[in-house]
Amino acid sequence: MKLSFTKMHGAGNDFVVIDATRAPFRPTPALLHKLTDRRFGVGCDQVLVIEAPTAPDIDFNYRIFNADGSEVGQCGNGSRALARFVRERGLSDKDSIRVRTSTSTLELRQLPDGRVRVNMGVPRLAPAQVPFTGAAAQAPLYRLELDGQPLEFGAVSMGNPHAVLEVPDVDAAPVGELGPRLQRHRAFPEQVNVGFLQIQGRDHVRLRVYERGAGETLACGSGACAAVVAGRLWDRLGEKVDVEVRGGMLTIEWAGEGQPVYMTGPAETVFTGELEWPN
Ligand SMILES: N[C@@H](CCC[C@H](N)C(=O)O)C(=O)O
Repeated sequence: MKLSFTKMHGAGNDFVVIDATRAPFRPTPALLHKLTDRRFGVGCDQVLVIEAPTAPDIDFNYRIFNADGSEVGQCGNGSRALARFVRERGLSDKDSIRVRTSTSTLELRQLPDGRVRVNMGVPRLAPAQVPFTGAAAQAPLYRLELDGQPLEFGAVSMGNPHAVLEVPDVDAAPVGELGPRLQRHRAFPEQVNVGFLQIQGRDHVRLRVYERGAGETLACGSGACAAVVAGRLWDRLGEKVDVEVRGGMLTIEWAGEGQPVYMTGPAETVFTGELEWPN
């Protein structure tokens, strides 16, 4: 059997997108591995699956699988890719669509310049919602010890968990060393995406993210939203912030607590292909 797929990216965070609106997609661990593996398969950070809607108020269901096969509830860059995919495939001719993941409802709007603006929903800030169980939590800057080293960070859920650490220089940040250790700290029962944030001004930051289930990616959309939310709660950022990531630029807007976060950025198709499966 041949499985059709589309390779896409959003600011360098790359995806294999599967259209399951007409035929079901059965994501076995072996198939997901074949789609994500960069040497023996297609290769991507996340597999995105678009399905027919299961509720009248949405246009599509949106499922997300990390490179390690874990299914998660949010992928911001992926949602922009999805908006583009839906348009290119003629699955919808609306300028704005609503999609539902296992944790969030997102509104995706095509802009005339080709970028996509996403209403990412209201960030969840209570430690239990992240979830983060650090007992001595003191919002909006939390503390814990990692192997005797004190760490301070923000903790935000954008429909998936994020910890945000401020660093003086993202290029020198210990992303590959500290990222996986904090990610698996017992205070994060669902593990956590770890963002390293360099604040350059109230409207410009640089960011690297060590993602759950994928390692460091060239961009993390939900991570960019979480970083701006944390920076604003620390009173260090304005309402509209350009977030420079290794694969490009995202613009994040947040008016403050109780308000949704908006993310604007690029999405591109790289190629389409067919995979013989099982092979
Ligand atoms: N790349 C994503 C986030 C993908 C999911 C994440 N790794 C998780 O496990 O929560 C984005 O652009 O938001």
